[in-house]
Amino acid sequence: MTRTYPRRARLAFGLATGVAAQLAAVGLLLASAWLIVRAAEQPPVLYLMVAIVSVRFFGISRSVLRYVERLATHDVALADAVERRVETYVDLDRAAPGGLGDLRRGDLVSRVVADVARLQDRLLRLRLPWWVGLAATLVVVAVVAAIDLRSGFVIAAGVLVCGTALRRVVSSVGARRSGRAEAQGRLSAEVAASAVASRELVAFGAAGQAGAKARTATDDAESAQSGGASVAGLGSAIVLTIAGATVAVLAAWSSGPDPVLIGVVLLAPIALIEPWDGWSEAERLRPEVTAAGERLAALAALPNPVSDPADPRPLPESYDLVVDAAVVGWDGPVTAPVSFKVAEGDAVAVTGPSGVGKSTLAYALLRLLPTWTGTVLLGGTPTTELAASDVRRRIGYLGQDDVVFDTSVRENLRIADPQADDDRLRDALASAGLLAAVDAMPRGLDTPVGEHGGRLSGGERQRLCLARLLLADHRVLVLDEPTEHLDAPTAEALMDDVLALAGPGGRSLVVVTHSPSVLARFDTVVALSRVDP
Ligand SMILES: Nc1ncnc2c1ncn2[C@@H]1O[C@H](COP(=O)(O)OP(=O)(O)OP(=O)(O)O)[C@@H](O)[C@H]1O
Repeated sequence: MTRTYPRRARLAFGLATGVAAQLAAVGLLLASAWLIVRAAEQPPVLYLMVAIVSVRFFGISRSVLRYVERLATHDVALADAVERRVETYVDLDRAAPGGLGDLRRGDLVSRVVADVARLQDRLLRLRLPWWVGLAATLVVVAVVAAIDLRSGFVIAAGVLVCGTALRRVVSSVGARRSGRAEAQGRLSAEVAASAVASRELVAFGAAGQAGAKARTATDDAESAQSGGASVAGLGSAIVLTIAGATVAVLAAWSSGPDPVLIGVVLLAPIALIEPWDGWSEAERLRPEVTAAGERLAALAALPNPVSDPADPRPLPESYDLVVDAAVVGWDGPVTAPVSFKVAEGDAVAVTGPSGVGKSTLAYALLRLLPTWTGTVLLGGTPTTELAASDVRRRIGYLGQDDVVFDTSVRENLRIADPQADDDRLRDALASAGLLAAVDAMPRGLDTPVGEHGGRLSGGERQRLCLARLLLADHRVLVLDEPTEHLDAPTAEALMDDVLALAGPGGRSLVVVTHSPSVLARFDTVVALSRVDP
C-alpha cells in the first residue's frame, strides 16, 4: 500500500534534501580544495584518505540528493498546479459568458496554460532557491568563521551585498524588460483569432494584415524573451563580480593558523556561486511569476454575473416555466419587460428583430445572466432562489453555433453523459432524427466528425447537437435559432423532430427564432421588443 504524506511534509523533506544537496556541492569543492593544497605538500597518502573519501561521498551524495529533492518538490508543485488549473476553470465557468468582458479567447487560453505553469516556478525556481541558498550560505559562513573569524565576516558581507544587489537590481530591471506573459497572451490571441477566421481572412484577401499583426505580436514576444536573456546575463555578472571581489578581499585580509585551511577559505566564495546563481535566476523570474499571479488573480476577480443564494432551495419536480415582467441585458437593460408561461410539455416561440435580445433572454433563462428586473420561476420557485447549476440541470440550451468536437459521433454525444451506453446514444440520435444517417456512416457511432463537425452537413451538425442535448435529460429545452443555416426542407424536418419532443409528459420547448416558417408552427409566440431608450 502506498502511503501519501501531507504536502507540507513533502515540501519540508524536499527543502531539507535541497539544502543537503547544496551543502554536498559546497563540501565537494572545499574538500577538493583542501585535498589539492594538502597534496601539494606531499604528505603520506594516509593523511589524505579522509579527504579522498569525502570528495567521493560529496560527489555521489550531491547527485542523489538533488534527484530526491527534484522528485519531492516537483511533486508538490505539480499538485499545486493541478489545483490552480481547476480553480481557474471554475473562475471562468463562474464568469462566462456575462463576466468575461473584453477578454479574448487566445489570451484566456494563454492565461490558463502558460500563467498556471509559470506560477509553479514560484515554489520551484523562486522560493526554494532562496531558502536552499540561504541555508547553505549560512552553513558556509559558519564553517569559514570557525576557521578564521575575519574571513567569516568578509564572506557574510559578500553574501549580503550579492543578495541585496540581485534582489534590487535584477528584479527591477527584469520588471522593466518583462511583459513576456502579456506579449505571449497577445500572440496567442492573434494566432487563435487568425486560425479560427482563416477561411474568411483568405476569402477577403486580409491574410496579409492578419499575418502582419501576428508578426508584430511575435516580435514583441521575442523582444520580451531577449529582454529576459539580458537580465539573466546581468544577474550572472553580478554574482561573478561579487564572488571574485570577495575572493580578492579574502586573499588580502585572511589570516589563520593553517595555510591549508586558508586555501579552503579562499575557495568558499566560489562554492557559493551555485546558490547565488539560483538567487539570480529567481530574481529574473520574479516579475514574470508576479505578473502571472496578477493575471490569474484578475480572472478570479472577474465579475460574478449570477451568484448562488446562500441557502439554495431544492429543485422543484415541476418544470413549469414562468417569465414574469423580465428585463434582460448585458451592461444594461436591453429588452422591454416580457412575460410568458411555458407549462410542462408546452412549446413556445420567442421572436423579435435582430439584436432585440432573444439570445440574451435564453441566457437569462439558464441563469447565465441575471434579469435586471422581473422574475423567472421554475416549478413555481424563482430561479434566483435555486443553485444556478440546478437550473441548468433542468433547462438545457442549444445555441446557433454550438461546438462540435473533432472526435467521433460517440464521444461528441458522451460529453453530455459519459456513462451513456450505445442504446441510450442511439435513442437520443433517433429522437434528434440522426440515427439513420449515423447508421449509414461507414463506422457508425465511431465515425469522426472532423474539425468543427466539418465532415457533417449543417443539418446533421445541428441534429448531433440536439441529440447531445437530449442525452443530458433536461426537461426544458431552449433552442436558439435551431434552423439557422438550414435549407427549407431540412429545417422543416428538424422542426418536426423538435416539436415531437414536446407534448404531455414530454419536454417543454422555448424556440428562439425569427424564421416565419418556424413561427407558423407554434400556437404561442412571444414577441420581444427593445427597452425604451
Ligand atoms: N457578450 C456580450 N456582451 C455585451 N453585449 C452583448 C453580448 N452579446 C450580445 N450583446 C448585446 O446584447 C444585445 C442583444 O443581443 P442578442 O444576441 O441577444 O440579440 P438577438 O435578438 O438574439 O439577435 P440575433 O437575432 O441577431 O441573434 C445586442 O445589442 C448585443 O450587442
